[in-house]
Amino acid sequence: MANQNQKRYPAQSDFPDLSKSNALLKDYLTQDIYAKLRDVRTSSGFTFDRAIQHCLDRVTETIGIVAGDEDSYTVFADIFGPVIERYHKIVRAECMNVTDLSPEKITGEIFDENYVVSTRIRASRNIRGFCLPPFCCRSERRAVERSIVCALNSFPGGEYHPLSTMDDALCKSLMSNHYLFRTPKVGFQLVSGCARDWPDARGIWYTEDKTLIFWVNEEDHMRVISMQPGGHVKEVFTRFCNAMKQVEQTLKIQNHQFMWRADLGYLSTEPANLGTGLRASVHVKLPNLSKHPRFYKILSSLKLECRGTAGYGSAIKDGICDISNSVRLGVSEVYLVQTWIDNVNLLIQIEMRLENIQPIDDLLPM
Ligand SMILES: Nc1ncnc2c1ncn2[C@@H]1O[C@H](COP(=O)(O)OP(=O)(O)OP(=O)(O)O)[C@@H](O)[C@H]1O
Repeated sequence: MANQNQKRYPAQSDFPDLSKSNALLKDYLTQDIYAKLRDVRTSSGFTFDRAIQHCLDRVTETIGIVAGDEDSYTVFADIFGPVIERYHKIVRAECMNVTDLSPEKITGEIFDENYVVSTRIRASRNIRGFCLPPFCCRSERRAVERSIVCALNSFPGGEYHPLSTMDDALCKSLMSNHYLFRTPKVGFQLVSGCARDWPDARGIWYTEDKTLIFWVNEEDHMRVISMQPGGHVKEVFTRFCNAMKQVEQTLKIQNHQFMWRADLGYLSTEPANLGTGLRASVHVKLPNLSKHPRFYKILSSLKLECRGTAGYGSAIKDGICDISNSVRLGVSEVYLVQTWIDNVNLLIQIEMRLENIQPIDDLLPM
């Protein structure tokens, strides 16, 4: 077995082949940086090669690097720093991460339900002291599950369902109704290491009406999800804020705290989920706009992203899009959700104009 003191070939000869990748990593990983990072380890032993392995195995990755533990963001900062700035469109030195879970500050109670089919707000959280899913060992993963389930026992009206004992019919129905994450047969979870030992210590907690959901040990230790049919965004955000505050408090009783840093906010496996960790999405009917040649340019200038309604990587079907904020870092939850509400309303306005074959130029952000 190789040990850390073993003499290795110069780092240039091990430089990874990223020629087929379009990931952001490719723009910043130089031979010099690789030489500097190849042989260092985080406090729990995570290496740079592990952090970028999924990018070599899967050419469709957008970012190309994951964290295996909290320390990864410090030890591999030469790469994480520029990649995070570019993805989140921020300057890290100026970045302040302030949590604001005050739903009463939001204006705009409800989206036009002629267009919005359903509304969902989720955020990722990870518990300090444990490795992240790409690198945690089985006992850590089980300890994370126990702590989260214990915290959730204080929530009324819901129940935890471990994946390992869930019957197939329930599992399929939860997935097809968009409540449960997919079984990793291909894709990011598998190649990043998050799916080791699947389905051990993974599960879902949900209320009977499935408007409040917690995912355990998928891509992050925990995902908090508030969702419901229709467009009542204030209800969805209020439920999200209350759940987030309550779970943090109940974990504190067990002496746990979330991984957090002033410059990066809540830490996550993927740099895309840093900051608030929050993705607010609507399934919204945009049959005209989604076919417009300027659609993706409009989204990008509004810092929005579009997915298909079957989740990340799926295609738009029947003109129904999943529209969400693409940036999560350097702004508060209230600011982020308010900006997203305003921008979704703008997209709906543009869609109405296109329906009536009216010009849209005066509505466009650029
Ligand atoms: N507004 C929404 N209404 C109903 N279902 C939704 C909504 N937004 C997302 N979903 C569903 O949630 C599930 C998970 O979606 P998806 O994997 O794209 O995003 P995520 O959970 O935010 O995580 P990640 O960004 O890490 O992929 C999918 O089944 C998707 O259809």
